[in-house]
Amino acid sequence: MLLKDKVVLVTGASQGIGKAAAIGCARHGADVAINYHSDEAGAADAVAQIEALGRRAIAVKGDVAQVETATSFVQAAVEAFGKVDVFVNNAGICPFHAFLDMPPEVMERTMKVNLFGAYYMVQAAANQMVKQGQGGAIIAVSSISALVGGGMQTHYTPTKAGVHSLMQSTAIALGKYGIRCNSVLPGTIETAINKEDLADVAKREYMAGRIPLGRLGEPDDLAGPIVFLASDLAKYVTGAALLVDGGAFVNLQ
Ligand SMILES: NC(=O)C1=CN([C@@H]2O[C@H](COP(=O)(O)OP(=O)(O)OC[C@H]3O[C@@H](n4cnc5c(N)ncnc54)[C@H](OP(=O)(O)O)[C@@H]3O)[C@@H](O)[C@H]2O)C=CC1
Ligand SMILES: C[C@H](O)[C@@H]1OC(=O)[C@H](O)[C@@H]1O
Repeated sequence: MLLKDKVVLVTGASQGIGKAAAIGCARHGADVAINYHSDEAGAADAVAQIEALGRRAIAVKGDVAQVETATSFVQAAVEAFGKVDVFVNNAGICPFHAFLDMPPEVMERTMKVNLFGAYYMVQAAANQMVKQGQGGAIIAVSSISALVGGGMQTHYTPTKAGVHSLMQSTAIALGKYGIRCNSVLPGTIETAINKEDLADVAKREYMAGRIPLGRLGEPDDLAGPIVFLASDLAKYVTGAALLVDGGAFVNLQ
């Protein structure tokens, strides 16, 4: 039990990586507040799975692109559980699109959800942790795409580099409060975000073929690294970025 009686908040936890992270934290003894945007059934299922593990859970609907969602999510968690120990910034979108004719609204929505949303959420969680005076852990779900490009992701990869950079800067800003800030950098994990993209058999085989461990990732592959960074096992780790990509990044030849 690495997170016994900790309170963990996870954004975008109605499905995919966020849901796996929320359940993974509950498995290690945490009570969990999840944020979601539209998937009511997925959010209810996450809550049910956490409660089945004997832990408490709430689901709070909200669009992270709206500034006020951040403070209302943190407030709802504090009302339910009394504190915030760990914050996982996960919510994100990746609407694949070519560069030369990128619609401004797609570009701006991606920035607002992935980067602005992360900024305000992390700020709200950090303010609560500072008020409590007991430190805390913040983990951002960045991406291998913070380090390498994607021709159909020119609006997305800068947000992931931005989130990675945000954790480096907040590690400095919040270190004096005992708040650690780190990011995980997933490779290609099979979720709804890339279902359409990976439906192309040639693309899927190409992506899987780049991975030394021989398979695409599953959401649960992120749960362990997130629990680790959230826990006291990582008590001297801050400003770090952990690739969770089956070795894809280092595979040049
Ligand atoms: N899958 C992959 O290969 C990789 C994913 N990532 C990152 O992981 C994170 C999770 O992605 P993944 O699990 O794959 O994707 P999914 O599409 O499976 O899940 C995305 C989650 O984010 C939520 N979400 C989307 N928009 C908003 C919003 N505006 N406000 C609040 N919640 C929102 C969704 O809520 P709802 O369903 O309720 O609308 C859902 O819970 C993203 O930040 C992504 O960039 C990073 C590297 C690789
Ligand atoms: C959605 C993509 O499949 C996924 O997102 C990322 O951040 C990874 O780099 C993959 O491209």
